[in-house]
Amino acid sequence: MHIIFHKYQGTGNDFVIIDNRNNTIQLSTIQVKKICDRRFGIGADGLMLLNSKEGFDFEMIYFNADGRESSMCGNGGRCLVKFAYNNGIHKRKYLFIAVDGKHEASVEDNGWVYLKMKDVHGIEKHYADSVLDTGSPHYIKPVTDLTHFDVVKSGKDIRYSEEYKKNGINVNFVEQKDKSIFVRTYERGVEDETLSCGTGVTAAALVYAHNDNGFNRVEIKTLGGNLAVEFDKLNDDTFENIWLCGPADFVFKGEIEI
Ligand SMILES: N[C@@H](CCC[C@H](N)C(=O)O)C(=O)O
Repeated sequence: MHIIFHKYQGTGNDFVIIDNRNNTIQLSTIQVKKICDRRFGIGADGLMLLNSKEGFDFEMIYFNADGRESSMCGNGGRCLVKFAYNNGIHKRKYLFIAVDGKHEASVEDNGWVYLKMKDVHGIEKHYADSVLDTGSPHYIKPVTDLTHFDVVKSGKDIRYSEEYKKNGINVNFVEQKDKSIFVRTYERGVEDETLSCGTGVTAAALVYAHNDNGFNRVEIKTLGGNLAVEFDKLNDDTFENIWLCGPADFVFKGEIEI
């Protein structure tokens, strides 16, 4: 079967997108894994189908590079909105449905995509570390000298620890720099470090939310570029109106035989 695909990236987190508005394409785990393979396929951290859905602009179906359908992908959601904007669903504001529920989104004049994330009720503390769900599960660990930190080794140690090895977890290492944070992420389902993770930087921003003076925006640096997270902090572990903001860009399109 020949499939037309588009490749997008959001701060270096890269995705294959397939327009499935007629809801006819179904992919197996093996097919998705091969498409995402950087030697035998197109190469990507994940793959998304854009499906039609009554009452919404579209439905987002997300697969990790290991071929398995997974939980929410923040950068993927932003890329899918930009794909919709560029490919016939041209709007300023969107409402779409994903595995974790409804999402609002908008495309700004500077090309950035703002994506509303699900509310967060609860941050679990593990000494200095934190665990929370922003659509996907995230472990947040503060470190120093993140530039030279072994993200893959330490990320694997946590992701494959007794507590998390069955369901997996994404592991984010965070260094605070004044009012901004630098985040590097080991991603479940890619089983490697990615250049950026949207639900991961959202989780890190909420943990670092120092909004005692009404401050409600955290600037984030990743290896793939800059993002921002805006939110309303109701108390130490309850956040609403969470928006993940950043660039999302078309890279190339083509055809693949699967
Ligand atoms: N890159 C994503 C997260 C994708 C899902 C994750 N790998 C998981 O399985 O939990 C993002 O930008 O949020």
